[in-house]
Amino acid sequence: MIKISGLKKKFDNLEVLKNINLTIEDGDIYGLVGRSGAGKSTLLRCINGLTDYQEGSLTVDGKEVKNFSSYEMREFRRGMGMIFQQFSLLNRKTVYQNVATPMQCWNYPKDEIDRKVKELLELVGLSDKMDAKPRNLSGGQKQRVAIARALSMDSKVLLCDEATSALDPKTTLSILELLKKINKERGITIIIVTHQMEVVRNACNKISILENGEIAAQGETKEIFAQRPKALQNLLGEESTKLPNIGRNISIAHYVNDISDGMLITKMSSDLNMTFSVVDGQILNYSDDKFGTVIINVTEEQFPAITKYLNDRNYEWREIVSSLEKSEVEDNDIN
Ligand SMILES: Nc1ncnc2c1ncn2[C@@H]1O[C@H](COP(=O)(O)OP(=O)(O)OP(=O)(O)O)[C@@H](O)[C@H]1O
Repeated sequence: MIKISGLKKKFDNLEVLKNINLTIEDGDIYGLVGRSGAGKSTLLRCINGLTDYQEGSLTVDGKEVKNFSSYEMREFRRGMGMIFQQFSLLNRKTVYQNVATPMQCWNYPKDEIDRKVKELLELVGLSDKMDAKPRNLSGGQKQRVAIARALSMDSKVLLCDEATSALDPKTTLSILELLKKINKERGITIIIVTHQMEVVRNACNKISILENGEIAAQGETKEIFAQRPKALQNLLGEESTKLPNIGRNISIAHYVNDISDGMLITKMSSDLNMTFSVVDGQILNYSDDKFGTVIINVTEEQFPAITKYLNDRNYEWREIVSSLEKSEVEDNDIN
């Protein structure tokens, strides 16, 4: 388990991480998301001991990382694999040699190296590319080699820094499938730093959204997408101006496996004997589920009965205020 409390990190006078609190359980696929410069990579580098922090605590399995001796730090880093956007492969070496290199550095016996390289290349689906050089591989294949190499030290944690940012959407999905398989079959905890929201939805069970070095939202991925806090809207670039600015707009989230948008709306309309308009709806895929959000526009009079109906049935809902109304409210406040 990785537990971070009250962590602060400065570069000279620039505070880039401010009071970070988060817990990553063993077996999580944890997403650290945010815009460029939010502090994601710096937080990742604190987690693997590559950079220090001035205040707060960061423990891995109960041990404070900044108190490690140099020997402990070496052993600790050995247990953390890392992959990057630019793959960082050795171009003059073959795929086999790239995966073997960390084990050679740690003086593993030759037969063990051979067994592990072959096993890992099988895991990432590249047994037939053993003798190829990186320049002859696609981006997705290069990242597969990097993953095999990162796991060669029997890592318990795999850190991924924008690992799919240079890949096309289809290849990104195949890499995410591989990461999910590794997580499930080998019980490896995975931490994914990304600005790609589809990566988070597809792979991560939990996320923290960083804004200017602070955690602006945090929790189970599905809950965050259901509740759509401001930090998520900022990342998605959601516009609420398209919504009607008469009546009230309610966003309802639900599992598509339980009930479809149409069923939910028809049933609510007939149970309450009310009609209202559907102004938006979308279905998003999560790792194992389909999750829908539908936005309805209701009158002021309908609002209490509808929200009671949703509360009684434990539906996740929230009111969306259009930005036009918001600016009017702000103007009124000033006047
Ligand atoms: N070595 C450094 N020295 C000084 N400032 C740094 C250093 N590394 C990062 N920063 C600053 O810290 C802030 C956070 O950077 P960081 O790379 O962690 O953000 P990020 O969210 O990972 O962004 P990106 O997605 O663009 O990599 C930025 O303002 C950056 O300029």
